[in-house]
Amino acid sequence: MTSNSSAPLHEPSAPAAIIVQDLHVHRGGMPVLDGLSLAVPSGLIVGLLGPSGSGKTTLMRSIVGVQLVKSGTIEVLGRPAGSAELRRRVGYVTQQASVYDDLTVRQNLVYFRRVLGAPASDVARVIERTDLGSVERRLVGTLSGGQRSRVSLATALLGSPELLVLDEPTVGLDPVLRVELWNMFRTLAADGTTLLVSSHVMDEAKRCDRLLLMRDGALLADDTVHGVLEVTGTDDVETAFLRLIERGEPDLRPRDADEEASR
Ligand SMILES: Nc1ncnc2c1ncn2[C@@H]1O[C@H](COP(=O)(O)OP(=O)(O)OP(=O)(O)O)[C@@H](O)[C@H]1O
Repeated sequence: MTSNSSAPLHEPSAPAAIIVQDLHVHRGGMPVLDGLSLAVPSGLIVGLLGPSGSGKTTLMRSIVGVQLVKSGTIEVLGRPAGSAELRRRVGYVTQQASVYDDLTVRQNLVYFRRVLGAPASDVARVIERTDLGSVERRLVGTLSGGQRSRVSLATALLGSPELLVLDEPTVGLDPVLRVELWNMFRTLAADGTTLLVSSHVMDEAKRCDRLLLMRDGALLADDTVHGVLEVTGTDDVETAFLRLIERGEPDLRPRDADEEASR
């Protein structure tokens, strides 16, 4: 496993919504993240990409404060990860839809709104935003996979979180639904929400503002899509990822703001 605790990070212009420093996490007695450092700039869609088992979920769990960490620091929206006050400021969607099958869409949202203490008007707002109006009175257990994913996303939007952490939100969705979901992410980012979105589908990378490419619990790249393609001399992220693996060294050269702006 490569440790990149001392690797310098690029200097994106936006302030950081998430700052991870020298993070060590063990799971099942084995190191999963071994000295990981990164920053997620505010108001952008940042893609967390990497093969299965590379540590994406573990990193996301650490960021939302539900993962026991061995050492290191994680600051989220200026507070330590897991702080009580972040509960409404951070939305988290896990890989398995965490909604109740035996309740309707609306009943789920009413329940989670109460738990969160979000305004009553939020239920209608998130139903509209996730385009669930036509199925709001259906039991979640009777919905399609894509509709269920949107219900999970709707629960995460309650309370208007500033940061959304979405673990493989498009897995199992058909291409049309995927595009719809990515369009929704773009709208949220345009409204100022920061989105950290994991995927192992490399073609989704192009929809992100920045990419974190992970392998074996370490970062291979932390860059814009254009930057990743440029440093690897390729025109698709999958090949870029393979080239970075071949090189064996993370590409985390610091770039100054002018260089970043000219790319
Ligand atoms: N509950 C657990 N107990 C022990 N080891 C675990 C546990 N969950 C994950 N791991 C291990 O931690 C490592 C990272 O897993 P993680 O789920 O973070 O990867 P991932 O990149 O999110 O994978 P995927 O894309 O398949 O979801 C893997 O080696 C995995 O086997």
